[in-house]
Amino acid sequence: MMHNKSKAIQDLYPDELAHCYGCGKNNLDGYQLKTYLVGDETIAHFLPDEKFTALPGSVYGGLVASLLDCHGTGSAAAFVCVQENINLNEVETIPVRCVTASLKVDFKAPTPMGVELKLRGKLQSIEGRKIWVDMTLSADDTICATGEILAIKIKD
Ligand SMILES: CCCCCCCCCC(=O)SCCNC(=O)CCNC(=O)[C@H](O)C(C)(C)COP(=O)(O)OP(=O)(O)OC[C@H]1O[C@@H](n2cnc3c(N)ncnc32)[C@H](O)[C@@H]1OP(=O)(O)O
Repeated sequence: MMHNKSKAIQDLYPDELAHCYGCGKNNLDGYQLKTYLVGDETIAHFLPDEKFTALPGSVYGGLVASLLDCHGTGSAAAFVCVQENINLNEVETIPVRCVTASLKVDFKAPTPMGVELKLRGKLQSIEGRKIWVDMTLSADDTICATGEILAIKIKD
């Protein structure tokens, strides 16, 4: 799905920091999740294939958690860029990379297979190198999981 409001955050990570299985553009075997800044929130989409099955017809929770993980670190990087007045459409790379210190996931409803999942992120707060982001993962109009991440901006 295309968004015209920003480049994907993960496509702006420097090459040497872009091998993450969940979101690295340089990991051809990975999920290559793409997080976009749209207004004051972040959006990503992912369509799981059937190898990620938990019970037949539903998606494995570990995948749900890893999507929230990578959307969370990407969202954190985007919100730091906003705070630092970095326009994501005017740069080739961003000088910001965040890693997960803590991730909380609440599974609210079974995540159905065969539906494009939508992830949304909202900034909760930034305090120095610590960024908290609240997230949802939805299928159609149902919130299947919520997440809260504490991401840490890695040192220069
Ligand atoms: C450098 C290579 C980068 C590669 C990028 C690829 C990332 C791909 C995305 C991921 O999937 S990340 C994978 C899962 N995460 C990890 O493997 C991270 C493992 N943990 C660490 O490497 C370090 O603990 C971490 C970088 C997160 C923090 O270490 P630092 O030495 O940079 O910072 P520090 O320990 O001083 O913590 C900074 C602040 O965060 C707080 N903090 C850290 N971990 C916390 C935690 N778990 N819960 C609550 N607070 C936490 C800590 O108390 C402190 O607060 P204050 O500044 O107020 O004192």
